[in-house]
Amino acid sequence: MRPDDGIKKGDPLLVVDDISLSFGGVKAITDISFDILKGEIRAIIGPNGAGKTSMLNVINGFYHPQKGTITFRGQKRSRMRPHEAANHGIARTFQNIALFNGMSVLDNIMTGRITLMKRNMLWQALWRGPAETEEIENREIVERIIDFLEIEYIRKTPVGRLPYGLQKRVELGRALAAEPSLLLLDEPMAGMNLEEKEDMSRYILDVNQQFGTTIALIEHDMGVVMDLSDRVVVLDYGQKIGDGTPDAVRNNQDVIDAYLGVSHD
Ligand SMILES: Nc1ncnc2c1ncn2[C@@H]1O[C@H](COP(=O)(O)OP(=O)(O)OP(=O)(O)O)[C@@H](O)[C@H]1O
Repeated sequence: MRPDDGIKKGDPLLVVDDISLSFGGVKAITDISFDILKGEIRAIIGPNGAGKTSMLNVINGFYHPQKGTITFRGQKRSRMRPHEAANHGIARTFQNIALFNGMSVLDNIMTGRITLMKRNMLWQALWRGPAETEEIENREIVERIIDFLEIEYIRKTPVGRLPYGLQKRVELGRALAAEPSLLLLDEPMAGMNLEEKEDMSRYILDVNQQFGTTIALIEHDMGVVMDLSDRVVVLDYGQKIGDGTPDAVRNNQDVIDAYLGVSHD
């Protein structure tokens, strides 16, 4: 289990402060600030190319912003490496599924435990006892996740043989195996049919409510966003144009204009 960070429910878990990110001449993110409170579901929305995935990549250390800071669990940084973000309790899923197709569901979810494993390969080779105990503990946690996601019947199936909706669920399972303090979901419902979307929404809500996991998600389906999220931040052309409850954002004229494609000049 992760050590308690002493942050109370409703206090900021992550603070993004004045972040800017460019790729050559392309400004992906400009002067963006927002926070994510412990225990909430926070959506990041915006039209295509608005900078949403870039923002997630900054939060988990894939991209290093030219300006600004990120404070996570009270520690302020201008940049972080992906393995540091993972070690500090940030897990994520990807827009395009990134699982090991030839490996079983169980083994894929086990890979989510890697950052939490105390005994490394050398230790395992030298001294099997403690490593075996750890393996059993990891296995128990993974089995609980498999139960929670109701995927017992496919636990031995290679992931590549599963339909898309189930692969997305396995990817969620792998992220949960890291026992994250902050779970980042990049378009968790993309490409799903209505029933799969309803299932995934229920799992996301259950993760949040049963495990108390703080969640930030990018999602294009507005119905899903408005139903699931406590607060929404809206990006457009790399800038923040809205931030608030689903109702506040829905009635924000800048947001309405951005989605209708109203010109900025
Ligand atoms: N690695 C990269 N190299 C160059 N430009 C990039 C890179 N990643 C993103 N961009 C550019 O940054 C801008 C923001 O892209 P980003 O993918 O973050 O948007 P998005 O809101 O996630 O879009 P979508 O909803 O289509 O996934 C775009 O103009 C994009 O072309």
